[in-house]
Amino acid sequence: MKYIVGIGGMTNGGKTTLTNSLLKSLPNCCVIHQDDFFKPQDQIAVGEDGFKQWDVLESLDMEAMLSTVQAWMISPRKFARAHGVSVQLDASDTHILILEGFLLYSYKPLVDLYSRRYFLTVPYEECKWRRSTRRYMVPDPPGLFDGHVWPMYQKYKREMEANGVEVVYLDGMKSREELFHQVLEDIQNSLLNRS
Ligand SMILES: Nc1ncnc2c1ncn2[C@@H]1O[C@H](COP(=O)(O)OP(=O)(O)O)[C@@H](O)[C@H]1O
Ligand SMILES: NC(=O)c1ccc[n+]([C@@H]2O[C@H](COP(=O)(O)O)[C@@H](O)[C@H]2O)c1
Ligand SMILES: [Mg+2]
Repeated sequence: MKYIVGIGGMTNGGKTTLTNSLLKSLPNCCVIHQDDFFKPQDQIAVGEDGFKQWDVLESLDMEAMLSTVQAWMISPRKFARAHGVSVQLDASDTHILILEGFLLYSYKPLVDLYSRRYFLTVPYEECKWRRSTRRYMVPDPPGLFDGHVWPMYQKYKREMEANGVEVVYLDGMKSREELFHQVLEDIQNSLLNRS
């Protein structure tokens, strides 16, 4: 069985932290990070607001991300070997792929491939504070959060909801441990229901 999990939601919601914990506990589990598909800086548009538009779908090479997902779908075993993931040779033959990123549910060709879509959120103040402590490859210029990051987050979330994309909302204010156990248990239950 092939099972694709989305760990999506807002920037600094805790997606990468949760994903890294899940990876260690789920068997035959590979990961694809959406952040690895940002286009080079010189291809990022500058908006009328003067900010580089990092937080729009066009800043990501989603075709390349989709191809990577398709490579896993064709042969999860080969994909796992190529990415240094040890494959257990048990009878269940379940293969799990985690997609992790801030715009997972806004790209049409991917949206129906998920078995389960999680969406992490924290309140605005917490998100802004966590973001101020982060150092990205390209540092945030002053005003980027309120001028670009937050409005784009709201826009894509509104569109996702208007399109009826079903997600499981997760409260990113819970502790790392609580979130990990909640999602691990939910994935395990969902896998049992399918087998
Ligand atoms: N459950 C949590 N509670 C408090 N802080 C968290 C939690 N999960 C992650 N963090 C912290 O928040 C920041 C963003 O986490 P990260 O996993 O990188 O988020 P994302 O990938 O969604 O941007 C990091 O400093 C991380 O240590
Ligand atoms: N990885 C990069 O090259 C890069 C560059 C500039 C901004 N970012 C930021 O990364 C964020 C997405 O990553 P997180 O969800 O982990 O915060 C976006 O909000 C974007 O503004 C990433
Ligand atoms: Mg991250």
